[in-house]
Amino acid sequence: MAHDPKVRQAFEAARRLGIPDEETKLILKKLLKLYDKKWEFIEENNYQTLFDVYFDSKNDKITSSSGANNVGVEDDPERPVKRIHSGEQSPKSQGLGRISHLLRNSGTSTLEVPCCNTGATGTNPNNGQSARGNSPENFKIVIDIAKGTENVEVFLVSDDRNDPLPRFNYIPHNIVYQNAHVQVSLARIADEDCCAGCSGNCLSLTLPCACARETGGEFAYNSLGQLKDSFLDSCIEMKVNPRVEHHFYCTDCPIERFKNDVKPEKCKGHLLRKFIKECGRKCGCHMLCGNRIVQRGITCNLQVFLTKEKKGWGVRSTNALPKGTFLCEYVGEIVTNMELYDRIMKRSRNERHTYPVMLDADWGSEGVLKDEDALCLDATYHGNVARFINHRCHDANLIDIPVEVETPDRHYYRLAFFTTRDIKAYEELTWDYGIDFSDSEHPVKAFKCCCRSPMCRDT
Ligand SMILES: C[S@@+](CC[C@H](N)C(=O)[O-])C[C@H]1O[C@@H](n2cnc3c(N)ncnc32)[C@H](O)[C@@H]1O
Repeated sequence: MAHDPKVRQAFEAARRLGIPDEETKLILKKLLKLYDKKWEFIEENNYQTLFDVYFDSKNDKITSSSGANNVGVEDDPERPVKRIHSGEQSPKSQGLGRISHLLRNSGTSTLEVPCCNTGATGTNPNNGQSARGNSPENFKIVIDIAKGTENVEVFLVSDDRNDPLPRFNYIPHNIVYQNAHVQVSLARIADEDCCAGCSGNCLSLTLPCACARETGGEFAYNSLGQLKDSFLDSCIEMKVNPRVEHHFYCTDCPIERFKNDVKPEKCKGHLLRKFIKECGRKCGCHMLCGNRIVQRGITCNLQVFLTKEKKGWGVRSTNALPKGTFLCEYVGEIVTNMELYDRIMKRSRNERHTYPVMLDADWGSEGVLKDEDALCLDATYHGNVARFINHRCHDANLIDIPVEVETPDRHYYRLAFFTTRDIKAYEELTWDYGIDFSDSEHPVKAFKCCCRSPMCRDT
């Protein structure tokens, strides 16, 4: 692990964009030489120069057949392209200064590189550090469950127990099942709700851009791509200790309608959520703008492993993660509540399901919500790594936060997981599903909770 915090932070920022450590190392060496070890030039604009060099060299590699002067970047035009927005766009330098030519053939200096686990077998290196719930163990890397669809591999690791992985289809982005009403169109994104006049990195502006207005007038992210403490802490507070004013009540609640269409009961209330609004395709900023984190996808090295408690498979990161780090989205089929209800009725009692997520963070502003607008994400048959994240009551180390990316109608949004505190490598990642274990009428039957939290609600 790199001891110099500047080096470590540069690696972490680059990893969040899917830039491999070995390439960051090469570029950093050359930039440090070029800038006479003046880190301020490298750190400026959230490491923009480092990223420019990387992506310029990628572009050069794609467009030029010679490649003789390349800064050591391997042939892999896929990654930066895949990183972007459902895979449709490739990053382009937008007047941010191409300096990669200055770096070619400049010398090297020594740097320590953070370790990362890429081998086919491994041992938990957290030896003696006691990541809660996980003693050191030997494990074998079996497969990339993401099948190459993510920026990084998501490894399934096995130990000597032979539990089969549930059958499901890995998808990196949400997909409409059938009746869900999700309309992503440019015409629905008002000009005043995007920052067409921006360029480069919106985070370096003195005043927040139009997109930040929706996130309470400031950016949710800091220059390292992590959630700002103030934003994160208020999200945690609203989820963990919700007050009366943190709830809203629909006039005609879709959930109650599903339970009893003829005589629905009064809405039991939904938790108010803070949204993050990220810049989108109508904005003028660069794809590497600091207000585009979730849309760039997973950058942490995640593993799916068999838990020691009776929780089945779980998720962990092979690297330590600072508080506020984006981990992954909850991805699944976008289904209407009606469709979900039908599925639940048809499921066999013994079928282990993932916990469906209700996209109800903005139902209060809609008046009467139409059935096709009351949506859930179901990751049981089609989903991403998040379908393996287990539940923990109250003090989970992840929080789910709604994110608007080109979806101003907030009955559909993306749901992103961020770390609620610093996390050690190989510690199990958990989130609070928000289950009321005493609600025997809930259509999704709760499991016997084995979270071992001192504040476990299933007592
Ligand atoms: C979203 S899935 C998580 C992945 C699951 N462990 C697996 O092996 O596929 C949710 C299911 O995991 C199990 N689970 C999650 N958290 C649990 C907990 N705290 N205690 C017991 N079982 C849990 C339950 O079976 C639950 O229905």
